Amino acid sequence: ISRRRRATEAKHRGCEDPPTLPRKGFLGLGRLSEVSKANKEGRTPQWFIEKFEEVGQDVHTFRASALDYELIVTRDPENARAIFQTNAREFEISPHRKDIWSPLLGDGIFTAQGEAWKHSRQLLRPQFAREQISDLDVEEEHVQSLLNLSLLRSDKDGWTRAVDLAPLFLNLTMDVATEFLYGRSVNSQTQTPVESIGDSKRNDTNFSYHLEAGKSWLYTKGLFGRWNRFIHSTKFTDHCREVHRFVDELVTCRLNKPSVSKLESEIESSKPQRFFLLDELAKYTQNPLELRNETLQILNAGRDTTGSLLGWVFYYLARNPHAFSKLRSIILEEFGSNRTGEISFQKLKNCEYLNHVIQEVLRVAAVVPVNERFATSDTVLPYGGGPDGSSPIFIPKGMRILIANYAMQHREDIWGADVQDFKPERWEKRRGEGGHQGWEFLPFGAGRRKCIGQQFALTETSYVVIRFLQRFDRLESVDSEEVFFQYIFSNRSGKGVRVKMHEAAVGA
Ligand code: HEM
Repeated sequence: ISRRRRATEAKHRGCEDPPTLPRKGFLGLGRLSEVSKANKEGRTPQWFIEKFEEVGQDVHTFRASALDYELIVTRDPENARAIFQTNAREFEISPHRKDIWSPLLGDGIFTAQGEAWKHSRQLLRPQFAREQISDLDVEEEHVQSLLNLSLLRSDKDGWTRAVDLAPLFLNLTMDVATEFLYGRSVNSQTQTPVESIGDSKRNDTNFSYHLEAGKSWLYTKGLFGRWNRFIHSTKFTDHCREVHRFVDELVTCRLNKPSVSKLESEIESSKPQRFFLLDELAKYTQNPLELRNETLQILNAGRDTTGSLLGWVFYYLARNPHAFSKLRSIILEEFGSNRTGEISFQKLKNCEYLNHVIQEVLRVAAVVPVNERFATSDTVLPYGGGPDGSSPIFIPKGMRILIANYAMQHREDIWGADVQDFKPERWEKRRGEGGHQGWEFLPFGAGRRKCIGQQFALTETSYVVIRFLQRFDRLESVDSEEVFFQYIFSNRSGKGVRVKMHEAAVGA
């Protein structure tokens, strides 16, 4: 009965069916093994583009199915607008998110829906206000720890040895994030022995290792939708336990802190206390589980994404010497060559070419290549139906939708014939046409659940780039391998970012 009612409603609303990606293999499992294979080969984001092409020329929305579930995949900016803005009330994050993530991260802002989400968002959003994130002292401290690593010291000829920047940036963002969240950095940069950087398995009491290994399990579970509970292992339980143990210690430590007022403690220490999120949250809730979950969810949302973005920035700069030189001369002009000189938050925010470089990296590499939503009631998306995709499509309650960001950011009809090229200058022309505010570019999501850490991530990335380019005047890639997307919810360079850097003469 409901199928018939929906068909009538769809007709009434002028909807037509979208094209379908043919099922493959027993129960449609062929498509799941296809995407797993693509993931192992480092091309999950491109796999989505291939599927649009497989379904048909100029197809931007299609229906796919596996096991007993169906979903819609779209790279149409107008559909994204409907999901995040016009019809936003009819879409939510899918319940799978909570189902899958909660054993590791509990329930918090990233996984909650409805009132529970509102509560988390209201609690956390003010903590990302400008005053908090414009304090760049924490950033400076940790960037200097990075730049002081022996791996980054240059030889007599001024060149560093070949170094993989990717794990170094992930360590950096872990240190900054733990300091911002817990007031105490894990100091992975100074505590990880040089020979085991990037090989966290060699140090398996390591918090980052357990978090990362736990997330790999979540990725596999995610592929199986609501059947994910059948994917289980004691290793996964161990990873969850270790991650929780680490955070619980910090939470207990904060909750047991004698309750002195901020003013008293400021007077006592005669210097202003540094902001940290756990400390602020503990003023609103004393529930240890809530404190664990919310901080862990922020750590998860912010650390890998920003670390991966930094890696990609250097990956593309190393392959585009013109962009590197142009950026370096602008940085020296704006911020000087003093490697410890002050970098003001406002100046950093206004440095246009630096922003364009970062935007372009987010476009070509898409740190979050796919986003998702779920229809909370019967609704429509404006495009994708009928032979030319120009009719609306009917979305029944419960249907899951994947918004294929990477594929949307690589549409030649939107971005032009040079869509595959790394070209920061394209953002100059896009100004005034909606530019990065357009629906074809949503690196930080959109609508009411838009990323709350966007400015935090952009500030951190810009800061690190400025300090590196003040010190190094040349950057060369030492590998010529094809791009390899290592995708576990966010997307990093799976072959690392192997470069050599040349140290500029002091003052140059
Ligand atoms: C390059 C860096 C980053 C990228 C590309 C990124 C991307 C995103 C995207 C696409 C979403 C939306 C997910 C959705 O629509 O369901 C999101 C949400 C979120 N991000 Fe980020 N993010 C980054 C950094 C950060 C940082 C640094 C933090 C915090 C320190 C953070 C915290 C969050 C949180 C808490 C949410 C959930 C918001 C909500 O559901 O209300 N992110 N991020």
